[in-house]
Amino acid sequence: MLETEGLTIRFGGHAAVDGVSCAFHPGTLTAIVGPNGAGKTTYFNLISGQLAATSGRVRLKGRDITTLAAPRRARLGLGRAFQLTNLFPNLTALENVRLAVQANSGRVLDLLGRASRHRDLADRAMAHLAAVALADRAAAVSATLSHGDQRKLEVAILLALEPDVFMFDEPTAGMSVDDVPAVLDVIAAIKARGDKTILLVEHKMDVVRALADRIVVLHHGQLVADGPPAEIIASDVVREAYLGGAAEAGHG
Ligand SMILES: Nc1ncnc2c1ncn2[C@@H]1O[C@H](COP(=O)(O)OP(=O)(O)OP(=O)(O)O)[C@@H](O)[C@H]1O
Repeated sequence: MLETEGLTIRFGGHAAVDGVSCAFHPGTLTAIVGPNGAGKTTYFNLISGQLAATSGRVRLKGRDITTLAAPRRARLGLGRAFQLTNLFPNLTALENVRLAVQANSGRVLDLLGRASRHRDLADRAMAHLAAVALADRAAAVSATLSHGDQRKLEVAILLALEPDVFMFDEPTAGMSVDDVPAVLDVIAAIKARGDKTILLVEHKMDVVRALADRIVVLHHGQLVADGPPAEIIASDVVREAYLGGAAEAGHG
């Protein structure tokens, strides 16, 4: 379980995330929504460790990780798809995923011979590429992939790292409509496993409706609503938070 308690960050006098207490459970996909500037990405940054909290706590499987650096949190099971910053641009798609498989593989593989170890890593990397419908681009140098394919590659890398918690910040932003279903399918497949905790920041309400078990609404850095999708989408607080049309803006 991932949990934040009174999580707060101030920039100058402004609380971008303001006392957010929330628990996220395995097998549940929670969509975090709210208008532009509500604090969604900042909340993600506080959880994954890109930003240090002014006050409050972050706990992962009961352990207080509030002051740990981002790489330590990642090793403890927090997985976040970063907007393309995780890719080695000069390596192929397969090499990028294979490195992630390798980073994640324990000593079990050392028992295998060198050749079979190499093959096993490549096979597993290919399976992750196939999961995001990118197997046919395995040999392409990452920098030459389309934006949509690069985003899919990031998801494949995240799959290879096998985190307990998957954090997706607008995973389909900037993608062509043809690329979107593959990413949504893979997120749905992660959810179907039932043992992963999934957080999704998403502006597109059709995506939220399709995937979310629960919706948390942030507004001015505060958690203003939390509940089942049908209830939250119909609620006054969400209608008010979205006045100005942020709900269908699809950017951020
Ligand atoms: N490093 C920073 N320094 C100062 N202010 C910041 C910083 N990061 C975020 N903010 C402010 O915190 C608030 C929340 O921003 P954040 O990007 O988290 O919102 P968001 O809900 O993700 O918005 P969007 O939907 O547009 O991505 C904004 O007012 C933003 O200007």
